[in-house]
Amino acid sequence: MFLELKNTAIGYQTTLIKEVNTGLSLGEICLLIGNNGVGKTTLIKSILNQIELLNGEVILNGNSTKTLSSREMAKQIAVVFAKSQIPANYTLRDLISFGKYIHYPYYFELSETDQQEVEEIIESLNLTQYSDFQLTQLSDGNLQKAFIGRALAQNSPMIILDEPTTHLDEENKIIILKLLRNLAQEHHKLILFSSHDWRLAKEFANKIWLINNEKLEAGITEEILLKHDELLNPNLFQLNDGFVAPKITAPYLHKEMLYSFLQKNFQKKLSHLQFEFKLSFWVISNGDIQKKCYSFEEISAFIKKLH
Ligand SMILES: Nc1ncnc2c1ncn2[C@@H]1O[C@H](COP(=O)(O)OP(=O)(O)OP(=O)(O)O)[C@@H](O)[C@H]1O
Repeated sequence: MFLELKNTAIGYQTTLIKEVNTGLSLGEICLLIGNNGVGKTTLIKSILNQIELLNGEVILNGNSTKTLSSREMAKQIAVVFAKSQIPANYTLRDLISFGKYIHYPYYFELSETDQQEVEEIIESLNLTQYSDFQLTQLSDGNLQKAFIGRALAQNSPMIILDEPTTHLDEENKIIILKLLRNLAQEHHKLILFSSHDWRLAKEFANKIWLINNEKLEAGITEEILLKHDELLNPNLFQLNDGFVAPKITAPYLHKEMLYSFLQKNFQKKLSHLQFEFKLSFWVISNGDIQKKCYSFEEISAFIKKLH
């Protein structure tokens, strides 16, 4: 395994994540997920040796991170933080070139091959027209992509990204995700990224690290999602406190739409009802009574009649 956590506990004065024993291999994409404040960023900083571990160790490519200098660390892991400081008076091309400098003993003009690689990265990120822009002139999304570009230029076996898609619109999200997937699949890079969006996991990550109750649960994406209904359950977005959901059996989108319709329109417990989607209609069961409904309007009328 390229990255191993052995009895690793992390936190500050108090523990955020209790002892973890897990690891990741080259070629894998892992989503780090968990509610605000559970310690995702702290875990990333702990892996990078920027925060002292409370217990255990982090092994990177066979070496304890405690023994690695920051330059040695940078050769193994490239990082993109959600909030990065913007170096003043540099262009986008400069920023991406910085990724290459960890491979030079001191400031030196980039070799032609490296310069060419920087241009290729700029192009792959659709940033060519902004190459000579000052960083301060870039939109949040393009700045985010520029930092990702710097990480790519670093050419390290592992890339860690803290909420990489935050500022990106759908088109750019896909550009970045495809690029990262290609890096994992074709170039065997290990990618660890944090996000609040489990949909990304389903489409994109083969592993999940879920932080919950001070524990880190690691596993294959689909297995973790199956075990943790709360990650998929639209209950997370519920505003209506009086509402208790019925049992809904339907493909995801239909389930989500029915749920959203019911919780907006009925401030009551519907747990005694069962809804099943049958391609062109819904079957609602209330004990022994069953009712076919062909529209949400019919569903609404039926529930109103029941109560
Ligand atoms: N330097 C610090 N000293 C002490 N506590 C800290 C420090 N930095 C962060 N914390 C606390 O540690 C907890 C975890 O913070 P962290 O930023 O790692 O969470 P997160 O899961 O990344 O959250 P989010 O999803 O909101 O980005 C928070 O309660 C935070 O206030």
